[in-house]
Formats: sequence, C-alpha cells, structure tokens
Amino acid sequence: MLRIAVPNKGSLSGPAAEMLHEAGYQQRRESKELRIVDPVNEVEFFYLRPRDIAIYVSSGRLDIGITGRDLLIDSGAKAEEILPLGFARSTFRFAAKPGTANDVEDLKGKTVATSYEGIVAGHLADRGVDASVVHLDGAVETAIELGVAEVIADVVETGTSLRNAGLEVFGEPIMKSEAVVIRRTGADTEEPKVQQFLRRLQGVLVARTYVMMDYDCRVEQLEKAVALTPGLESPTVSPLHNEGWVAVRAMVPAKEAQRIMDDLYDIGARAILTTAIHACRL
Ligand SMILES: Nc1ncnc2c1ncn2[C@@H]1O[C@H](COP(=O)(O)OP(=O)(O)OP(=O)(O)O)[C@@H](O)[C@H]1O
Ligand SMILES: O=P(O)(O)OC[C@H]1O[C@H](OP(=O)(O)OP(=O)(O)O)[C@H](O)[C@@H]1O
Ligand SMILES: [Mg+2]
Repeated sequence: MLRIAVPNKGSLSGPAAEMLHEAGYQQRRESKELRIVDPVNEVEFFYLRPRDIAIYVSSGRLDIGITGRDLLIDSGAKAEEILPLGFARSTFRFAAKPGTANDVEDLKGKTVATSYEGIVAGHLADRGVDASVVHLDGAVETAIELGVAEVIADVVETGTSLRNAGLEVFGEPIMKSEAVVIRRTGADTEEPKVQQFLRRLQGVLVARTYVMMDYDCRVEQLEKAVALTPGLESPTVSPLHNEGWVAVRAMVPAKEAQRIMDDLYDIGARAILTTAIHACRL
C-alpha cells in the first residue's frame, strides 16, 4: 500500500485534497481525521502539518508527500521534488519599511524576522552577508512595527499583507514556490505504484489546463485550421456528410481557447465548440 502525506491545515490543505479527490482518491470526511485508508486504490493517506511532511518523507516511513517547495527547502530534509502541482503559488521575498534597504548586501548587521530560517540563513550565507535571523511562527509583517527586526523575509502572494503593514519588497525574489509532490532523495520513482499516482495527478493537471475543441471547416482551410489547433499528437479529422467539409477535434490550452475560436472563425470554421476534459491519461 502506498503511504502518502497530505497537508492537514493552511493554504495547501484544501487544494491538495481537492486534487486528490479529482484524481479518484478517497479523502477524509472531516478535518479531525489524521489518517484514512483508500482500499480500492491501495493508498493510505496521513494528514500532517505541511512543515513536517518533508521530514516524514525523508525518513522513508512515508513514500510520497505533498508540500510547498519553500517548506521542502526550508526543512533541509533529504527529499526531492518530483512533480510541481501548480497551486499555492507564491514568491519568497525580503521586505522592510521604504528606505531601509535596496539589496541583500544592505542586510549586513541587521536582524531579519522569518518563519523560514533555513531558506533565509542559506541565502545570506551564499552571499556572504552577516545578519541575524530571528524565528517567528507567523504574522511576521508585524515584527518591524514592534521592533523585533528591521527586515522580514516572508511568503508574498497578492502583496496585501505587506501593504497593510506599510512594507515594501526589495532585492531579487529569494525563491518561487508552489505545491509539489516529494519523494525521499534517491528513492525509486519508477516504482509502478508511484508512477500510477503521478500519472493520475498529471491527468488532473492536464484536465485543468486543456479543453477539447471541435469545429467544422472546408477542406481548403484544413491546413490553416490545423496550424491553429495542432493538438498534442495531431488533431482527429473526420469527413462530414456534406462534401468538401471536415470535422476537426483537438485539445487546446484553456487560456487560449477564446483567441483560437476567433482565429478559426476568421478563416471560415463554423460550429466551433469547446468542452471540459474531466480526466485524462496522456
Ligand atoms: N497567501 C498565500 N498564498 C499562496 N501560498 C501560500 C500563502 N500562504 C502560505 N502559502 C504557502 O503555503 C505553504 C505554507 O504552509 P502553511 O501551513 O504555513 O500555510 P499557511 O496558509 O501559511 O497556514 P497558517 O494558517 O498555518 O499560517 C507554503 O508553501 C507557502 O508558500
Ligand atoms: O501577499 P498576501 O496575499 O497578503 O499573502 C501572503 C501572506 O499570507 C501568509 O500569511 P498567513 O495568512 O498564512 O498568516 P501567517 O503569516 O500567520 O502564516 C503569508 O505568511 C503572508 O503573510
Ligand atoms: Mg502562514
């Protein structure tokens, strides 16, 4: 049975459970459940604190985990990312009151508050900057107002929390993060059970980012139309009862669907439809 760690709280937990559900796995019914078995799929899910997941996976007691890339790196645990999942996207940045610092070099002798000491200490050490790091569990933005630090390093998504605290980012982003699937460093990712789990999640990612497009066009326009909708391998083209017309079917990126429909219409395609993809295996 495959043993998988899933975030039990915070930004990662809802979207992770939703993705697993879409991939056909049973999920817990209430938030106090700490572990469940999905006997049909032969998988056991452990609901753990996102910060602890890399540690469990690196110990080898759990086969796979879902966590944030920033949490994985911060932990220093011997685990590696094997599939990015596209949710809980954020950047990790330095911020301070305007005029305090422009660059990481300006942190020399200053105090930086953060919940991600591992990332910050590593970043400062790589650049040879000697600064103190103070660990706080959360609401790090307030640390400057209350005089605990001159600078913070924190997760930024919309930037609202920073603006509300009168702070501004400076320097290059320290890292970009998103939810990722992790495995113990050096463990065999080719194992059939692991591969099946990854294919299921990849299927959800593809179903979320592509739509199926169908349309009719005149044979003379087929090459132009196919150039607009090349599909993954190549589009399906079927004859219509009306001679001189064909029906075309191809997957297209959901974000580009409206533009492609306009372009197809302009070259004479008609009855252009898009439909959602619920699941897929590429
Ligand atoms: N506002 C946010 N937008 C996107 N991702 C976020 C946000 N806040 C945290 N994350 C991501 O969530 C993970 C942190 O997990 P954590 O359990 O600390 O979540 P949290 O939402 O901050 O929960 P908590 O309520 O405990 O602070 C990291 O990968 C981080 O990048
Ligand atoms: O750029 P924004 O959209 O404002 O999002 C970023 C904020 O979200 C997270 O805070 P969270 O709500 O998890 O509280 P915490 O600081 O106590 O962890 C993170 O720590 C930032 O403070
Ligand atoms: Mg938080």
